[in-house]
Amino acid sequence: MSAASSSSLPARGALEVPSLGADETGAAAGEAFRRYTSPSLRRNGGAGVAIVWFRNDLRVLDNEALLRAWAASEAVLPVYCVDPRIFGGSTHYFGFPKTGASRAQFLIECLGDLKHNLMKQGLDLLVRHGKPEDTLPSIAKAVNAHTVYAHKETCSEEVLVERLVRKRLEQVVIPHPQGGASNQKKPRNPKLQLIWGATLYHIDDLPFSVDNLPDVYTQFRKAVESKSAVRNCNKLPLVLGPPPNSGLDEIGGWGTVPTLESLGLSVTKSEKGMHFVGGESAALGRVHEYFWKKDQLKVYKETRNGMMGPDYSTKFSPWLASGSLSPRYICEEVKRYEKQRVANDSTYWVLFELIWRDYFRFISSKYGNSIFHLGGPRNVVSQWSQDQALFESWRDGRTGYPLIDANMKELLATGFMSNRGRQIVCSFLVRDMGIDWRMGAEWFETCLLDYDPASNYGNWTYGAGVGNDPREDRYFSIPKQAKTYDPDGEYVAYWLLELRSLAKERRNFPGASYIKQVVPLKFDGGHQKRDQQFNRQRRPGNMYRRQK
Ligand SMILES: Cc1cc2nc3c(=O)[nH]c(=O)nc-3n(C[C@H](O)[C@H](O)[C@H](O)COP(=O)(O)OP(=O)(O)OC[C@H]3O[C@@H](n4cnc5c(N)ncnc54)[C@H](O)[C@@H]3O)c2cc1C
Repeated sequence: MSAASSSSLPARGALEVPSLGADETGAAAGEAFRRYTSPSLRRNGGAGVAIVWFRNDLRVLDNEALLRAWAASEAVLPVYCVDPRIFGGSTHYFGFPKTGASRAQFLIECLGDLKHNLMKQGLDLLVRHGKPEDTLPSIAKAVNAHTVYAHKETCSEEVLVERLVRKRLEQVVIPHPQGGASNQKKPRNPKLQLIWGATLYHIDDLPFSVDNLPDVYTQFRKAVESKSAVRNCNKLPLVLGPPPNSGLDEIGGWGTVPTLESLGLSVTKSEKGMHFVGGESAALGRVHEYFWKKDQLKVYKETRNGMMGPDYSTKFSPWLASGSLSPRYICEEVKRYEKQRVANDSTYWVLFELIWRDYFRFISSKYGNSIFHLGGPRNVVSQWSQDQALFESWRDGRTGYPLIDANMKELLATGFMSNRGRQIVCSFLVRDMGIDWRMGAEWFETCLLDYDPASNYGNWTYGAGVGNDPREDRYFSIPKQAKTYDPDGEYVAYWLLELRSLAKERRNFPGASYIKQVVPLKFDGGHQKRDQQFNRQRRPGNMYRRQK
C-alpha cells in the first residue's frame, strides 16, 4: 500500500464509492449515455413484443440483449425475477445464506437505478417475485411475446435455469402477429434467445474453442491479446419504448423493486470501510471518478495491491458482477484515457486484470461443475478439515493474526475485501488451517458484493491448489505480507481498535497484547508441509444446488 493512499484516510467513517454527489454522478452517467446513442442495429422489420430477461446484466449501456429485443420488436418488456433460490434465505451446502444482506441491498439499488434509466428511455422494469421458469412463461403468454432475450451464463445453477425457462416457454402458445405470409400465421411458442455479453472478449472471437482453452492464464492472455480484438460497445437508441400496450394488467402491472425488509433481511450500515452504491449510474460515475476526475488510472499498477481507502484499485468489481458495468465500456474508456492523457503499464494493467475475469468465466464454461468440487477441475486428492471452531474463528476475524482478522472484519462489515486481502485469507484458511476451501468460498459467496461464481470459485480453486493451472501452489506468508503491504499497521489498526495504541511496528505482531493464535503458521522458512491424502467426499444431489 502506498503511504500516500493511506495517509489521506480519515481514522473513522465510511468511504463512499463513488464519492461524487448525485448531480455529478448523474452528469457523468448522462455524458456516457450520450456518447453511445446512435444504435448499432436498426428496428426496421421488428414485430410484436420481445421480453428482456435481466439477470446479471443490470445496465442499459452496451446491453446487447436489450438492443436485440428492441430491434426485433415493436414493443419491449424488460423483466427481472426476484428468484427465491437466490434471495429467499436459501442456504449453501455449509448452511450460509446464498445472498447476504449487503449484496441484496446492492442489487436492490441496481434494480432501482435500472428501472429509473429504462423509464428515462421510454420503458419500465417489470419486477416479479418467483422463479424465472415459472414467471417468464406466464408473462410471455400475457403479452404474446415472441422471444425472451437474455444474457448467457456459464455456471451450473444459472445454466439449469436457462434450460428450464426454455423448456417452459415451449409449452406456451401465442398467436402469430398480424401481417406476414399466411402460411406463417399458425400459433407458435416464444423462444429463448441467449446472448454472450459479460466478458471483455466475446466467446465467438476466441482463437480456440472453449474446450481447447489453455489452462495456464498467461497462455490464454497472450493468445487473446495477439489474435482477438475486443468488440465495440453496443450502442442503443435514446428512446427504447414503447412497452407493450396490453396484457400487463392481467398479470398485476409492473410490480415493485423489493426492499430488504420484504426479503426478510436487514443490514446494519457499517460506519467504517467502503460503502458502494449500486446501479449503472453509480458505476459510470465511478469510472469517471477513478479515471478522469482523480486521475488514478495512470498509477493503478503501483497502487493496486493496497488494502485501505477507495482508490488503491478501481473498485469496479461489484458493478461488473451485477452487470451494471460492461467490461467493454471500461476498455473503451482506457483507450480514450490513453489517447487523451497517458498510456503506460498502469493503463494496460486494468485490461490485464479484466482478462483474468474473462479467463475464469471461460474456464467455468470449459470445466463445468468441477470448479465447485472439492478436488477442483484436476480432481486433486488432499486432506481437508471441516473443523467448525477453527472455521468460525476465521470467518469472524478471531484467529489471533491481525492481518487475517482485519480483512475478515472488513468483509463482514462492507461486503468488500481487497484482492491482496482475499489471497492472504484464502491461503491462511486452506494452507495454515487446512480447512475445506469450499467453506471459505461459500462464505465469500454469501458476503461479497462482487460475488461472481466463476471468479469466486475460480480464484478459490486456484488458491487451494486444486485449480486447472497445475503450476499454481500459492502460500502467502502472513509476516511477509504484513511487512510489505501494511508496514505501519495502519490497516489492521483501522479494523482492530485494540491495536491502535500499540507502536506501529507491533500492530501486526502484537504477541500477548492480542488474542491467542488459533493455529501456528505452516510457513517454516520457505518450506511448505505437503498436503496429506484424504477421501473425497460426496453429497446427495439436489437438482438446483451445485454439485460439490
Ligand atoms: C479467493 C478470491 C475470491 C475472489 N472472488 C471474486 C468474486 O467473487 N468476484 C470478483 O469479481 N472477483 C473476485 N476475486 C478477484 C479480485 O479479488 C477482485 O475482482 C478484486 O479485488 C476487485 O477489486 P477491484 O474491482 O478494485 O479490482 P481491480 O484491481 O481494480 O481490477 C479490475 C477488475 O479486474 C477483475 N479482476 C481483478 N483481479 C481478478 C481476479 N483475480 N479474478 C477475476 N477477476 C479479477 C475484476 O473484475 C476487477 O474489478 C477473488 C479473488 C480471490 C483471491
